[in-house]
Amino acid sequence: MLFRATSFHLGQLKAKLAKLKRELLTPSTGGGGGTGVGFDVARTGVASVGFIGFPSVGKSTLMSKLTGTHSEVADYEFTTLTTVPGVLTYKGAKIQILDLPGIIEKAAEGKGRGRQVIAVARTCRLIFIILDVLKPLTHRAIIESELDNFGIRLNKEPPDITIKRKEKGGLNVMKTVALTKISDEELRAVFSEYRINSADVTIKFDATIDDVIDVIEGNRVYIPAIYVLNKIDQISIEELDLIYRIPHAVPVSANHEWNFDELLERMWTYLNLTRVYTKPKGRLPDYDDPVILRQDACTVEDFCNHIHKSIMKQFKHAYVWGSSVKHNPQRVSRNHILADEDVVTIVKK
Ligand SMILES: Nc1nc2c(ncn2[C@@H]2O[C@H](COP(=O)(O)OP(=O)(O)OP(=O)(O)O)[C@@H](O)[C@H]2O)c(=O)[nH]1
Ligand SMILES: [K+]
Ligand SMILES: [Mg+2]
Repeated sequence: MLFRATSFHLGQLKAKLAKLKRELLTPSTGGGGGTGVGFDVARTGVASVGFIGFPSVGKSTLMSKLTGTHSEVADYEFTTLTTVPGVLTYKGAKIQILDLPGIIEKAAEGKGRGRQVIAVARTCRLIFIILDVLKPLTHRAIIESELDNFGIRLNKEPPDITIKRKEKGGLNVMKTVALTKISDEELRAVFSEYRINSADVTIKFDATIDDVIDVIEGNRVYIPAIYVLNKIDQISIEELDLIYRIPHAVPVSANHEWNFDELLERMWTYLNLTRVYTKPKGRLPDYDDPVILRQDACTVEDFCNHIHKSIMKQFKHAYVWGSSVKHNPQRVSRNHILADEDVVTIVKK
């Protein structure tokens, strides 16, 4: 007899699959995956960019050209066997670049050094997925699925779903929009598979069941990614036209240093950093040496702590010029959120 999966069964299976994949995130002893030696690299700069790609797509070539740091380049696969760090300075910000060994299919399960490589990627602010334009574009899907298996979600916001578990009261699902991609049975199946019998669930967007599972599982990371399409010196102008339409993609030639300007500008946009200039009282702002803050920590207090830990003890208020304020200058308190290229004067007690 033909068996057709109901949405209850589908939900249940998806939850079971997610639980199975979780085991990948907990490194087991034994099995493949190498020793991890050399993967603990000192972090410098305000943010790290990790290079992920199949072997010989040109990761080390690109990293060497961008940073001036030597990383072995050769025409055989797995030339790079460990993390090779370099630093580049862009708009006054020191960005760490991590050249990594190539990964292959089933990397997340420990093939090659895949597990260590992806573990490094999980800690990066931005991922460059390097692709060879001469190779099939299916490589992109393989890499994405390997990262996905490791709980990395690319170019995606964390799902706007909250789940408050309770002792009793059953499952209460609040939807602020119509859910077109999830059925009630599927939701029930997932929560029952996770043995969550009572909870207040709020879903604030047209989520998929995978989004719900991600929130229940909880250990996901949401990282922006740029697809760096390398070796464009080997293709035709017509082909170049086509690949330019791929979202989040930047075509380059690492060998010839083509289109690095666009790549760096895109990197800057995706890193979403905030430059803040210091203006000592009665003097001109120091435009050469901005304080670089991350978007998730760019209050006046973050700015002060960045200059010196002791400043906040004497902090009275600050004056700000720039797009974060209505009047120039405007007096603000420690909680004020700064914007890119603001100028700040700190007034002490
Ligand atoms: N035609 C062309 N070849 C390139 C380009 N960039 C890199 N290559 C060549 O591609 C080969 C592999 O380059 P690598 O930089 O070693 O590649 P990788 O991704 O670091 O390789 P693994 O470390 O082995 O994973 C070398 O022969 C490079 O010269 C490019 O822009 N154009
Ligand atoms: K290589
Ligand atoms: Mg390499």
